[in-house]
Amino acid sequence: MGAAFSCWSRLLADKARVLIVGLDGAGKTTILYKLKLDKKVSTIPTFGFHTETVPSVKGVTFNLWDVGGQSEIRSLWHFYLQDIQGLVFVVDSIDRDRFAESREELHNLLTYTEARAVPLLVLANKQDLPEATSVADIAEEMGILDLKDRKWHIQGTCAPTGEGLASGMQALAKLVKHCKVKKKSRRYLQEI
Ligand SMILES: Nc1nc2c(ncn2[C@@H]2O[C@H](COP(=O)(O)OP(=O)(O)OP(=O)(O)O)[C@@H](O)[C@H]2O)c(=O)[nH]1
Ligand SMILES: [Mg+2]
Repeated sequence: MGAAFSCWSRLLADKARVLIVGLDGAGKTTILYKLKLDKKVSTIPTFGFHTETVPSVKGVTFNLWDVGGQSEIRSLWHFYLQDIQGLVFVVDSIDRDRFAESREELHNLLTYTEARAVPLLVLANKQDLPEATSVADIAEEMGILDLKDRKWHIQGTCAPTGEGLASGMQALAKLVKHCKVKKKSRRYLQEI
C-alpha cells in the first residue's frame, strides 16, 4: 500500500526546470537562496550559475537555474533554455536607466525556439525601496502586455524578506501545469 501510494504520488508530482535571468544586480541569487533556505544570503556577482531544487509549490518541484546577468555572459543565457518549463525574468525596479536594456534582453531570449510557449514570470524586485517603479509600469516597460502565444505573470517582490516570492512561484506553478496539460492534449490529438 505504502509502495503503491509513493508510486502514485511520484506519478502525480510535477517537476519543472526553470531558468532565472535578468540584468546583473537585479536580485536573482538573493531570490534563489531565499526560496531554497528561507534566508537572506549575502551575494557576490554570479559569473557562472547556481542551481537548486526548492520546496514544492502547488505540487510542482522547481529545479531553478540562476545564471549571472553581467553583459559579457548574457550571450550564454540561451544555452540554459534547453528543456525548461518556465522562465523567470528579474527586473531591478529602481534601475530605470536600464529598463530598455532589460526589455531588449528579455525579448531577445524569447525569440529562441527552446523558449517558445514557455510560461514567463516577471519579478519586479526591490519593491521595498521608496523609489521603486510600480509593478504596472514595469509590465509596460518590459513590453509583456503585448506578448502573443505566451502565458505570463508579473509579481512585485522584495527578495531579502521574501515578500511576493510565494505568490509569484504559485502563479508560475499554475502556468507550468496548464502548459503541460495543453501539451499532453495536443500530443494525444495528434496521435488519434
Ligand atoms: N533592497 C533590496 N535589495 C535587494 C533586493 N534583492 C536583492 N537585493 C540586493 O541587490 C544586490 C544584488 O543582488 P544579487 O542577488 O547578487 O543579484 P544578481 O541578480 O544575482 O546579480 P548577478 O549575479 O550579478 O547577475 C545585493 O546587494 C542584494 O542584497 C530587494 O528586493 N531589495
Ligand atoms: Mg547572482
